[in-house]
Amino acid sequence: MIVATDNLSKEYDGVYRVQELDIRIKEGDIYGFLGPNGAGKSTTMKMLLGLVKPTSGTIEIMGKPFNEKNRRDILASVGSLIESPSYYGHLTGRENMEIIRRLLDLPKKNIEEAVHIVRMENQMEKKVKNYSLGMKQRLGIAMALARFPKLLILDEPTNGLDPAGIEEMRELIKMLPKQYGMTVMISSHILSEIDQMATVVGIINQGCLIFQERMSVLDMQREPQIILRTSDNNHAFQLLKKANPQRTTDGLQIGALTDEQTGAVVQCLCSNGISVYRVEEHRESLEDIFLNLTGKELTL
Ligand SMILES: Nc1ncnc2c1ncn2[C@@H]1O[C@H](COP(=O)(O)OP(=O)(O)OP(=O)(O)O)[C@@H](O)[C@H]1O
Repeated sequence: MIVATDNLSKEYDGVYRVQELDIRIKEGDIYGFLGPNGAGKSTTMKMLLGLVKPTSGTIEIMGKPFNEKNRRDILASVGSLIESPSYYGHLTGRENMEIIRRLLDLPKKNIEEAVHIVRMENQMEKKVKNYSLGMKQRLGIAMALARFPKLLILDEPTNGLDPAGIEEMRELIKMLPKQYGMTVMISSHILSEIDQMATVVGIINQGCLIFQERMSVLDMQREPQIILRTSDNNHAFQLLKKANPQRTTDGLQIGALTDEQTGAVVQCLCSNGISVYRVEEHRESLEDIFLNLTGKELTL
């Protein structure tokens, strides 16, 4: 395990804002940490980084207890972006990166590569105060990447980005485990964002981890459904009865079919004089699954 917490809790002013979390993150995972505003995501991440002291519970990072003795050692292999990136606005991107390089005593090539990963090569001579929000976020990630950490902790890195920026960030994060062997923990309050990049999802609500599951397990529970729209849905329904179809507002839904089975269905309908207008595949969203598993609507 890269991260394992047991009963991790934090109390502020007599109220438990984080309660008994048992987080499990394996090497190479992208752990999507989901929860509404105020759920306790930042507090949890800060505890993992030693910025907030837990009230109770334990943290193990890379197999070592995260205590006073191991803290420095562990943090040398951890990169993070918590809340807004800290940079000097009156300096250029390059100058900011140089400060990080000297602070951490890193080779120049680390900085070049980190800047390359976030695709900021052409922005490095600009003053950071003139950066767009997306550029600032990317610079923040480059700073977190500079030492090529084993574990990268990102608190809502897509906050304030436009859809194109979010997509870019997603692609960037997805390649980090593959290309650099990193493990990533990323928080968000947007389910669909996490759905498309995480290998594990943890959902925190009012300080409690109400759900933690691998995407591969969830994917097995969301086999794609085939949706058909035809010139005669009633007749099609009768013909396909064996496949146990369900009616939708303007068509039919059949369970998971192989390519061959889908071909056979279309052929059967055509040979009975029915035109097939649409054959679509529908996969349940993370929201649907969550609803099915817990019977609760997930409102983040
Ligand atoms: N230093 C503090 N003192 C008192 N209460 C705090 C402190 N830090 C956080 N809290 C409270 O703990 C709760 C969890 O906050 P936290 O910032 O961890 O949530 P979050 O899930 O990261 O939300 P957001 O997405 O809004 O940042 C909130 O109710 C917050 O007001």
